[in-house]
Amino acid sequence: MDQSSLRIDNVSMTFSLPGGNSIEALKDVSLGLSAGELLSVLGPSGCGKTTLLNIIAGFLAPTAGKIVLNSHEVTGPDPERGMVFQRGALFEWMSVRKNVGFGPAMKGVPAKEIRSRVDELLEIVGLHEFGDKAIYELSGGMQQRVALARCLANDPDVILMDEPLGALDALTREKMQSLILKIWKNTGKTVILITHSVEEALLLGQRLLVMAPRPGRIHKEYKLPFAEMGVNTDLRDVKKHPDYGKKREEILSMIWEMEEEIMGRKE
Ligand SMILES: Nc1ncnc2c1ncn2[C@@H]1O[C@H](COP(=O)(O)OP(=O)(O)OP(=O)(O)O)[C@@H](O)[C@H]1O
Repeated sequence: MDQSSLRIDNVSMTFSLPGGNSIEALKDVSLGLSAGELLSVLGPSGCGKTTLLNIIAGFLAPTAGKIVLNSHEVTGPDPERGMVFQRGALFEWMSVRKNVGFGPAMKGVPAKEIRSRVDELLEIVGLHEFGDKAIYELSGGMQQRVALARCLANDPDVILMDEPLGALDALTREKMQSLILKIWKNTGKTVILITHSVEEALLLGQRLLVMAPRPGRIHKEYKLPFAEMGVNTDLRDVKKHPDYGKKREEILSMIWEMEEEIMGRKE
């Protein structure tokens, strides 16, 4: 594996609960990602997706194992790992420009340099005419474009996304999926994206991880061609690929079975 790789090394996370009980949110999760890979993560509620992302982000320390990025161990948050949340992580009262330029401004990058970087990023995410608007004036889709641009402004090695499109309507979501693919291809960033949508995980995962709960673990991994296809092709056409439908059914049944088990309807 190359230098700029991400390694999840036997990571376990046990949460202690009041009353002496505990939850194994993750058990012995191991995975390696090369620079520039795009990974989507799916799984029933409670299988540890967000916990895993938070550990990679450095917001949580695992109870066992470690995360290694570019040959050093992750011990806390760092701009080398950027996060895009479902919503609510922007500064509502600030302009789009101020939000996107926030990271570089904190680092003391000169104003002129920030301005040109922000212009470039707003162009990439299709918001060049909205730089002076306040966040609360924008639609949900536009706000997620700002969140993406703000993350890119820090030039992270790894972009972590927790259900970034979960709050958007279907059409906006589809446009954003295309945008994420373009950004991934053009920037060469490593991207990890959590989603509850099987379709989205198929389209936005060069590699797709299905996780299982109790304890949270990797259940199955797929290597898929659809993300590469979607960079230059309409996503609706990608969905017509016969393999796409097959994989969709397979994964839906897999997750359905896990959920049945969780609900105790299956022996
Ligand atoms: N801070 C915490 N304290 C106690 N238990 C926690 C904590 N955070 C997560 N858990 C538990 O760990 C397990 C995994 O949670 P996590 O949020 O990572 O799952 P998820 O797959 O992201 O779920 P969802 O799809 O519903 O967002 C769940 O059983 C959850 O209740």
